[in-house]
Amino acid sequence: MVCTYCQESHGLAGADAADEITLGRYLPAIPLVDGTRCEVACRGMSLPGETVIRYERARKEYGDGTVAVEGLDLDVHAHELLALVGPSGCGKSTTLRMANRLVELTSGRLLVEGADVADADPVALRRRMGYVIQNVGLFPHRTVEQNVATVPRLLGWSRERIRSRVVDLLELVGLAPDTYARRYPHQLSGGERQRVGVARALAVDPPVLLMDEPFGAVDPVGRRRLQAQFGRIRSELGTTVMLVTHDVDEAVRLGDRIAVFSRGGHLEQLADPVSLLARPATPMVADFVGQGAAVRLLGLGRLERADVGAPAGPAASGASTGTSDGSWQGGPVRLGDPLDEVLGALATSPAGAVHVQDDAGAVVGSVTADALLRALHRMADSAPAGSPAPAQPAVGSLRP
Ligand SMILES: Nc1ncnc2c1ncn2[C@@H]1O[C@H](COP(=O)(O)OP(=O)(O)OP(=O)(O)O)[C@@H](O)[C@H]1O
Repeated sequence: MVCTYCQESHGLAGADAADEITLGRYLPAIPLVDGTRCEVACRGMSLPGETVIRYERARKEYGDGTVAVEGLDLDVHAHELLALVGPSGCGKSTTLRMANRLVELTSGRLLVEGADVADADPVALRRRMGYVIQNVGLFPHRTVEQNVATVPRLLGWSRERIRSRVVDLLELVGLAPDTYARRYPHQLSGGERQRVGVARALAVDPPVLLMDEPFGAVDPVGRRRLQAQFGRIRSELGTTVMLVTHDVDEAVRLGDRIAVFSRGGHLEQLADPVSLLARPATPMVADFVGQGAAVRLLGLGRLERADVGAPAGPAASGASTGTSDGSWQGGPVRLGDPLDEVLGALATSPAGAVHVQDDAGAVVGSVTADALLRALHRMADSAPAGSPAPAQPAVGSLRP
């Protein structure tokens, strides 16, 4: 079978090809009228950069007259993770839930893969979109295995196929199947329940995943681990994700783009994380991401050779940390290390500088706090053109 979009042949033929399609790797609810897009390069029906979900003047007024979202225009691109952030009550969840018709638009349009959701069967629509919420909503009287198998069973998959899919998914989210498959939700920690929620949402490999505070109930350390794991899973699967979160750090860590909302579902800024942190478009955004924006930016940057100064102090011997006088005990760090780790090493160096090594372990120079400032400004200056001018430059106050 040759993919009609990328023209690659992926060796699928006859029954295998049909099986791949029914596996849900192609959007099962969309007839393959214009041929089939391959899973490898053209997952689902959308190529990277194409619009998967489009809000056009979307408006939601609830029955009591509350206007949660007013005239929202927003595109979600294939394969991206778009994080929605903003103060409580600004319309993030309403926006998310419009996409799978848990909330119906009052006016405007919402298109998924170019088709108006108002014309879609809500049940079929929801099977194509995984949905993960804070308290997961697992079925309490069903085991982990049965919970994860919910949609595959509805789709009539065979028992063996369901079993093997469940095992794959539990391994994917880091829950050993032998230990967890037969447990009930009340026998799991909060973090384990959230993992099951993610596994269940991924069960039929949906091209779109809607997540509303998915890691909200997990402690900060577990949350960080889950975020890292989820980031890895997502890049493996290429799923398009809309993620609602209160946590700007989570948005910055996971998001390809971040949408900052203010009250009434008003879109204040839509930008990649570096642009958002370095060039907040409005005072509201600056205020929202402001505290700690520079430190968050550091977490997104890597130490480059241009940041490194001449070796100073006892460098020649500096393949290891520290010397007898203790003056170089921070570090060493390596080229390519995240800048927040470099900051951590600097913080523990009484000399105010740490040695930098290349991949082979040779000392190539040293860095100081000034180098970090230069790196911050390099990142801010390289934020893609087109970001609105800064209302209040996040790193401006750090200029030497
Ligand atoms: N069913 C409802 N009936 C009436 N008003 C509602 C309903 N659901 C939400 N709202 C209101 O709509 C507005 C937006 O709510 P929404 O839940 O979308 O915001 P949010 O940004 O997700 O909030 P949070 O961050 O607190 O979860 C709020 O003023 C909320 O009170």
